[in-house]
Amino acid sequence: MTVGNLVPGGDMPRDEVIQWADGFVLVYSITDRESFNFVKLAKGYIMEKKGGMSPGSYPQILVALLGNKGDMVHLRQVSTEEGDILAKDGDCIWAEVAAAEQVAPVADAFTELGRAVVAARKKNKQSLLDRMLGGKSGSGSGGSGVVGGAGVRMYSRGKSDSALPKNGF
Ligand SMILES: Nc1nc2c(ncn2[C@@H]2O[C@H](COP(=O)(O)OP(=O)(O)OP(=O)(O)O)[C@@H](O)[C@H]2O)c(=O)[nH]1
Repeated sequence: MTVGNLVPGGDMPRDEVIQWADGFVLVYSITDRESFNFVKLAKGYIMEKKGGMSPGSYPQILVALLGNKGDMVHLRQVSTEEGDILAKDGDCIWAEVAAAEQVAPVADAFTELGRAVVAARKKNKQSLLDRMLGGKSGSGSGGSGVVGGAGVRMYSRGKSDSALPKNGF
């Protein structure tokens, strides 16, 4: 898996980066609205660019949104709902984490992103096979089969795995 990384407050990624990356991990701080605004812009930018680069296959890029500093709730500037809504709008993996306190939920998000990339690749390969065989390859599973791990939510076509805990840390 190739993961592109963005620094909040920095420039948007170059086209080459968007082209080679299979997925992006976008991290904002729940205590810093500016970082959330940047991530929002970056997500839109990446998805738009990626859509333009792969006509007919939008959204090809997979994004994990992480709201960091989840331990600093007293300084919260970005609500869980806002993160949740942003994630739903684009089938993103989403979790609030506290990297300084617990690494496991961060690792879970990377794992989920990796799984989603593998599932998307499989699906793309299968749909190519289906097209070549005129839809007779016998797959037709439909879903990606990706299930969110503890504290990580994975959205697929607007549906949420809402059975998962609201905050996983
Ligand atoms: N309380 C808390 N502090 C954190 C957490 N994650 C990172 N930090 C702290 O936030 C500060 C910035 O962390 P960096 O790893 O430098 O992250 P960065 O993206 O370069 O952040 P900036 O320097 O603010 O742009 C450091 O003092 C970290 O210890 C967290 O989950 N909780």
